[in-house]
Amino acid sequence: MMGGATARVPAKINLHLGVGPLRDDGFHELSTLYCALSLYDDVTVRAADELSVTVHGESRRQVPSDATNLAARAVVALAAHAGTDPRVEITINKSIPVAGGMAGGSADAAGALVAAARLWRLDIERDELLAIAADLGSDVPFSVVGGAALGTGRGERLLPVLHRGEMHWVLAVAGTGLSTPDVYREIDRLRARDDADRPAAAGVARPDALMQALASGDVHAVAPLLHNDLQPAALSLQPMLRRTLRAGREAGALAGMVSGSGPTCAFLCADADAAVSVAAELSGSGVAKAVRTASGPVPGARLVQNN
Ligand SMILES: C[C@](O)(CO)[C@H](O)COP(=O)(O)OP(=O)(O)OC[C@H]1O[C@@H](n2ccc(N)nc2=O)[C@H](O)[C@@H]1O
Ligand SMILES: Nc1ncnc2c1ncn2[C@@H]1O[C@H](COP(=O)(O)OP(=O)(O)OP(=O)(O)O)[C@@H](O)[C@H]1O
Repeated sequence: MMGGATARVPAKINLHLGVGPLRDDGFHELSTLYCALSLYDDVTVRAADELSVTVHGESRRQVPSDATNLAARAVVALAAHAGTDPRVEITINKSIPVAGGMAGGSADAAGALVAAARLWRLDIERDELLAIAADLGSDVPFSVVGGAALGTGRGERLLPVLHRGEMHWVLAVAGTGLSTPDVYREIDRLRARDDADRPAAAGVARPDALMQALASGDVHAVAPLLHNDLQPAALSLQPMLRRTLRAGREAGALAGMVSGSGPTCAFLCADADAAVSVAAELSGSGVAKAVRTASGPVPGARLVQNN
């Protein structure tokens, strides 16, 4: 087998997702606090005679294996930037839920960038890589960087955020995914309908209290400050998620919310033992297709094998 490079890339949740007004370019202005979680996709690239994508994992059938796969698009974009031959065989071992609001496609794009840069021995600045990442999708730069970060603009402009300790999460994965553009369209519809809604500009305020709570490492201070402006839109499109959120809280989570554009629900727990018990109870309650535990913040895309 020819030499290759593998990058391991985490899923993300948004501890805070403030959605501002719709911009002229079709994106919403955001103020978001990203957190990378210990649920990973592995992306391997190897030199080959043609560009190909193979996906492994339970959800493989929901992921395109042609040139529209975000990992393939990432490799093509990086090769164009570097003046390199883009023909590689891409293998994705997928654990991040597809269309789950956890940046699964973005993780694969980030992994492909990092692995291909290594395979081709590119001497590329971090900022150049992040600019290519931002062109691929708003969440892709964070998938490269990981940890905890404040995202502004359409989510692609990042500042690292101080954090202490480890948070323990339970993730309830839904049977049917949600399309990110549909969820943004739904929040616009709900806001246009609801005169009482707060001004959209409030969505881009910086989540200072949450950032302080993260820096203190006090999970009980973090829990009441979790917030997602897209949650009402996700609940409107998938009303059953209300039951999932209720079940997680009743099972003993400190707080629960829809992750990003959903429909995965994320529950913050007091510690690792509490997470195991919340996960066990949620699994038995039948509200989710699958239940996972994960911790974070964890690092972003990183090479795990290079031969
Ligand atoms: C919901 C989040 O996951 C939260 O981090 C992201 O905002 C979505 O990021 P993403 O999946 O990387 O999204 P992109 O691929 O950049 O955009 C997909 C679509 O989502 C909508 N979109 C995305 C980001 C943003 N700030 N405003 C938007 O309105 C737009 O309709 C866009 O066409
Ligand atoms: N490598 C990939 N992995 C998963 N989905 C991909 C990939 N490439 C393209 N897609 C397409 O993108 C769609 C969105 O999938 P993805 O898992 O990225 O959603 P998501 O996690 O909700 O995104 P986000 O949280 O960034 O909004 C899928 O329905 C799929 O058709």
